[in-house]
Amino acid sequence: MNEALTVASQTLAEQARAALGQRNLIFVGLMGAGKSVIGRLVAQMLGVPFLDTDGEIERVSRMSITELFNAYGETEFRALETRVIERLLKQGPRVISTGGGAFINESTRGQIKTGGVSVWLKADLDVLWERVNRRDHRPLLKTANPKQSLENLMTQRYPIYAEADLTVLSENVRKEIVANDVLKAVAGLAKEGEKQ
Ligand SMILES: Nc1ncnc2c1ncn2[C@@H]1O[C@H](COP(=O)(O)OP(=O)(O)OP(=O)(O)O)[C@@H](O)[C@H]1O
Ligand SMILES: O=C(O)C1=C[C@@H](O)[C@@H](O)[C@H](O)C1
Ligand SMILES: [Mg+2]
Repeated sequence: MNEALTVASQTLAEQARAALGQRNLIFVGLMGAGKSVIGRLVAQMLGVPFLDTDGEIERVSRMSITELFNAYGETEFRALETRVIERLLKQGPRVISTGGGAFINESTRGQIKTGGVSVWLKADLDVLWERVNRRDHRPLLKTANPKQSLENLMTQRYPIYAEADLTVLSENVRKEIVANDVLKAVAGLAKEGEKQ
């Protein structure tokens, strides 16, 4: 990060931290949107603990997401995801990055809505594809035409992600820029509150 951006984002981080209070900040969005990398960066900037639900699921089950899908199927994975997220949300403030399907599950979405401030990292198909295409560990993309599968998920899921409290574009720019945009959106919550 260059120095000017660092100085500017320090003040911004303080504003965002104050706006968040004791609430959690929960990242939602499609695979490759940057929930894990941007979430970790934002947590560092805010000075609050970071947790990634996929990572936490893998830790408690001692299995990879792929192994879980293969052994128990998506339904069992979702049930585990709901339980893990419910537990992680109990103690704020934290930054929590969720798996791509978490907010789509009605019960998990309800927990997230009451458990803190949700932020949708929104990206277009080409950006997502360029990012997820580098690795092949995502079970829902192990199909004959993974780019088409990703596009289908966008069509199904974008109206639901849009229910998040905040939306931040995750474009092909440096991670620090996206993280800074998240801080701006969170800091803006306090200003919204002042207007009412
Ligand atoms: N702004 C960015 N610039 C460059 N690379 C990025 C950016 N955002 C994310 N990436 C890269 O894209 C890939 C996917 O990001 P990440 O794992 O954070 O996505 P995710 O939303 O957590 O996906 P999943 O739902 O599968 O967990 C990573 O390799 C990450 O480094
Ligand atoms: O979009 C999804 O449904 C998923 C995204 C990943 O983060 C993992 O949680 C899993 O691969 C499912
Ligand atoms: Mg992730």
